[in-house]
Amino acid sequence: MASVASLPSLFAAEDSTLFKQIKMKGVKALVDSGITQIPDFYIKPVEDRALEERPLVDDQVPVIDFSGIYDPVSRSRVVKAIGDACKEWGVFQVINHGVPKHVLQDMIEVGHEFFNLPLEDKMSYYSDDLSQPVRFGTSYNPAKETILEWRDVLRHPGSISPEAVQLWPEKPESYRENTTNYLKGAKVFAETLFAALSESLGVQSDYLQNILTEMMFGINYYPYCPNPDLTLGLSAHSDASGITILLQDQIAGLQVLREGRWYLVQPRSDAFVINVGDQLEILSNGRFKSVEHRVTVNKEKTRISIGILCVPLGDTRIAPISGLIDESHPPMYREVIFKEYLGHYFSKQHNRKSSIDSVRLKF
Ligand SMILES: O=C(O)CCC(=O)C(=O)O
Ligand SMILES: [Fe+2]
Repeated sequence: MASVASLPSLFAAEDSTLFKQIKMKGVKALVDSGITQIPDFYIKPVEDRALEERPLVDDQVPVIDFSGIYDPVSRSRVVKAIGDACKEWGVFQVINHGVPKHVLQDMIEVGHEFFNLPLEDKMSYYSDDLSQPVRFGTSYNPAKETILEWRDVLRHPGSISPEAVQLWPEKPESYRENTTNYLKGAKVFAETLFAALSESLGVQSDYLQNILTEMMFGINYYPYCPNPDLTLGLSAHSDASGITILLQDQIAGLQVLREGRWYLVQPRSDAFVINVGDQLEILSNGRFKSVEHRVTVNKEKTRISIGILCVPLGDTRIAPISGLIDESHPPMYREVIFKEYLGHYFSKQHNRKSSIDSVRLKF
């Protein structure tokens, strides 16, 4: 097993609370301290590692060209492709989404700059309380984990109102400007996507837009790792959101589960990755499936991804849409208030689809 005996000063040997230290300072600080082996508390059980079943290298996750969405003739074809992908995969990539490439690149760049700030700057946003709206943290839910995830994270609300923006990090200098530009573009795209998803479900086109009114923004930072096969950036989970809009950089790492097999989501600098989250699985009465996914890490390269969780307000009641229930399609999930769902989701470590399983009706 790996040992931490030779860690230099940031995590001094006499510090018997290394685990506690890393749970605050994060995995980048650990890597920057010069480790050559990962500590034991990053080593995943063999059955959870990505080593055993290498994902297919071929890109088989659907890639959907969004440009046809504005053309009345091709719109129905794009809507159908989106609906099919949500049913069969719970994930797809979107190209020609309308957000300029330089806006995406600037977002990734400023994400790197944020995590490269001195630790003190990042620590001013530190919290281990997942419900804190603005938060620098590490792993997924360190207060509940015995084995950590190889990731640091910055989270904050995705609203670009002046009151919200002033809660965001002030450093690096271009953080607020780049993130505002990114979120502005992503919001226009999200509204068009929600309309397409609503149409695909056969409900009025503003149906999902009226439910998924909030955006939670996050930057995931996965430093290079001396023993990538022993750990994971994120363990298998589905997202608690309605929809997640993800931008990944050029480093492969995101894998999705479909019919018992893991597939790589091939990095494409021009694409958004769209995940169906648990709330959309419930609303669609199981017609759309939230996708189980995980992230692997890399020996040489640091990976970054930008996530927007499109979510309801906390008090929103989420239940299968009544138009999707009939004699042959009985409700598959009980009604749940979104903040209670999140309470369950945040009360544990990542555990596959256990939160949605807790609201599934048994027959
Ligand atoms: O980094 C990725 O590609 C995925 C991130 C993710 O799954 C999450 O933030 O929930
Ligand atoms: Fe996720």
